[in-house]
Amino acid sequence: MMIVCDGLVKIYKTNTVEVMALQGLDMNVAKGELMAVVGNSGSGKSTFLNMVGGLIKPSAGQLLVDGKDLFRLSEKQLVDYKRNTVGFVWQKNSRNLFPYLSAIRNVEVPMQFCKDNEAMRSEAKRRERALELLELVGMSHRKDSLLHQLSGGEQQRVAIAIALANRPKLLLADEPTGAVDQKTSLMIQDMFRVLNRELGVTIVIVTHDVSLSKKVDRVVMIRDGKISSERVMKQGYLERMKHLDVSELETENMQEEFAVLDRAGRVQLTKGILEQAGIEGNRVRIEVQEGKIIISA
Ligand SMILES: Nc1ncnc2c1ncn2[C@@H]1O[C@H](COP(=O)(O)OP(=O)(O)OP(=O)(O)O)[C@@H](O)[C@H]1O
Repeated sequence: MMIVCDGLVKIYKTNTVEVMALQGLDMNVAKGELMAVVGNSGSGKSTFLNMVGGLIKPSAGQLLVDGKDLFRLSEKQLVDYKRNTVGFVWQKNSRNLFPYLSAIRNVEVPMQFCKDNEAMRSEAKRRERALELLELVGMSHRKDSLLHQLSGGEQQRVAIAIALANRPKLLLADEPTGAVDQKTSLMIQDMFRVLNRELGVTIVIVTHDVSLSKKVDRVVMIRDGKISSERVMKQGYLERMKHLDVSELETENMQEEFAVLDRAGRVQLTKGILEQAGIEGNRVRIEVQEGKIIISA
């Protein structure tokens, strides 16, 4: 497993209020997975992503990333983790970009901090790798443009190359298509799939973009700081997507929806499902019949 979350709780305290952003989140992400996390505003998605990125600490629970217990690392190990194990892409990428350096220089800069990577000590090697990455995100033709001369969508593609500079095992993206137009969004969506396939990097994307969430292997829905349901790409499509461009596929009905059973045996029944079943009030009858659990009013 790349990520194992066990009962993650996050409470933010301010002078006046306490907010419980994560309420015992359990979640696993397999190595090499391409997945998305969706949910209403305020459901805890960014909190989860920032925690996996080592940027904030949980109030309780355990988080293993690539076998490391993240919050038992020393400060030095944590800095090392942030530099070498994870790459981050934000909606507004000004956090990782230098506006007055060229695109290629922007990609080379983080490589200078890459741990024990002999190859990256040489300037020529760094340049070669930076160019490869810019090619991968379709930006090599603008390698010498200063960052501030590029459009928002182009900057976002360079930001993805930067996030990959240190060959992270895990790429985290928070609303990567939130600030770009639809055409660029589609391009970025396909790019994630290519990066996942070609580099084998595990990718976790927090998004509101419905079209993006349809193109990943699995979508996890967070509600009130916990996972409520998941949609998983149907096996047949997974196979086909290995060989085809996603844009050639009909994206409706590619995924199946599942409710998620937590460790205590709880599932969440959404309002819509309860209404469809004509269930009102808070008492339901539960029976097991021929291997099925039947919940009725
Ligand atoms: N630094 C903070 N201090 C206090 N409360 C916070 C802080 N960061 C987040 N919160 C609260 O925690 C809850 C979860 O926030 P979070 O940003 O994780 O949600 P989100 O699902 O990413 O939302 P959005 O989709 O709007 O970005 C919200 O109620 C938010 O107000």
